[in-house]
Amino acid sequence: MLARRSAPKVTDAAPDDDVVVSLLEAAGRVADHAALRPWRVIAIRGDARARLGAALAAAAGLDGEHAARLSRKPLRAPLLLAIVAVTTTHHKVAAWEQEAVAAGVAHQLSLLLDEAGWGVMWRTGPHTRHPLVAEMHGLAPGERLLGWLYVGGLPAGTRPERGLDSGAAARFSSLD
Ligand SMILES: Cc1cc2nc3c(=O)[nH]c(=O)nc-3n(C[C@H](O)[C@H](O)[C@H](O)COP(=O)(O)O)c2cc1C
Repeated sequence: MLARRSAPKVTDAAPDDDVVVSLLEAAGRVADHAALRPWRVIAIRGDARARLGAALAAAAGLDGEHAARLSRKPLRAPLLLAIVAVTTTHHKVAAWEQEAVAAGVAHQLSLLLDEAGWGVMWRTGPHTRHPLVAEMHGLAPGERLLGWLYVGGLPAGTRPERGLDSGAAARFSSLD
């Protein structure tokens, strides 16, 4: 965990769906109030990345070169894993608790992919929750995107040690 780094640039290599599902099986073991399993993951590869790019550009209301630039963003990695919080109304478990579970799964998955040697970077953007973007993913009511893990191969020689520490001591206090 101390060595984890995000990888802004990745190669065209990518884990297949079986690998992703096996890592997700472990990532999905997060603490989960009432065991709602309030998450799902959608793999976006190939032309689906271009459809996501078009949805982002339409959501932004852009056209011309600006639209083209935004719509190329999902092409930065061969595999995007869309993280979906699947929230339901529950008498004990508020929606924010359910989103916390989905975010936990995404963080664990990102760590596992990193440990397995893949390059990963969690990305969002101002249009992540736009209806056109939801429609492109086929989301149902109550399903909300938490962004995408951009996944690919690590370019040779890019395994730097983590630069900044997380400042844990300054973020820790105790009450007696
Ligand atoms: C929910 C979430 C959304 C993020 N969205 C973006 C993003 O859209 N663009 C970006 O450059 N970094 C984004 N980041 C941050 C990167 O994933 C990464 O953590 C950051 O660049 C720091 O690098 P490090 O993880 O190696 O410390 C996001 C992180 C999280 C948890």
